[in-house]
Amino acid sequence: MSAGRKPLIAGNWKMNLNHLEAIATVQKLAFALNDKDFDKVEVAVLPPYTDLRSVQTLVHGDRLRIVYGAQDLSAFDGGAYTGEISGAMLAKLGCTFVTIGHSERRQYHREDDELVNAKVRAAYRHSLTPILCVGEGLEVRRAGGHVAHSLAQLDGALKGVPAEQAASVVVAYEPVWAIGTGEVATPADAQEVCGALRGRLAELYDAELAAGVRILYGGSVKSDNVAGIMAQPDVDGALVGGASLDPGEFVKLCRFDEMSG
Ligand SMILES: O=C(CO)COP(=O)(O)O
Repeated sequence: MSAGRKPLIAGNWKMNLNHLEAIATVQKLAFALNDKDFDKVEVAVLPPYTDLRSVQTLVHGDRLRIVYGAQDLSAFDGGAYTGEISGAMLAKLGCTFVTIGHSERRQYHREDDELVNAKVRAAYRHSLTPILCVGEGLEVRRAGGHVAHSLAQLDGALKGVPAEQAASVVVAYEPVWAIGTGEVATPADAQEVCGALRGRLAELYDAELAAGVRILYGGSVKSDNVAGIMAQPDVDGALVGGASLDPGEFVKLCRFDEMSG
């Protein structure tokens, strides 16, 4: 964490919580994160598409200090692409963020760096902020290729993306072996890759841009391990899966600096 970058805790609900459950969840979050001084952390939820309208109504209607976004978008802007959702549609629903290149998309939907790059460009065409996910699987980690693998995914995703746009990107380092397994990376593991990602951003663009980009860690983050991860100099937040489905637990995560450690 650095003083200049506002921490971001983002809850990736994946394919969980229907729109009624979404309303109940956001209401609980809003109630528990309501105190006036709670603006030191940006809190985001990333629900399924079908929840977005309900979340928008709550957040805008009650001026909640929660932002939201989608878990994916189409690389195309509109037209005959059955089943796809465009960046324009997400922008119209008031989305701030869109997750791109999550390992589950790469793994189950065969998304490669080229498609991830096209989606990053699509997000920027509609003023959405990508939460760009990178991270290695277990075999790559065992072979010691985790840094190179994550940097290559970053390079691929940002190919041809100009500095004015890249300055706002959020990068999420999510080692696949840590996702949904309970096997969280150590704070040192998270720092190693997040630091390297920041270094690569400085090479691709410049040091000032790199110093402003928020880099998150994701993979089995829970309230009892978040503080150590957030204490790392190049980790600016967390992308949270399972623990974001429980409002009580997610609130504790958002209040990570009030936890004992
Ligand atoms: O994939 C993740 C967030 O995008 C992490 O999921 P878990 O927190 O359930 O491990």
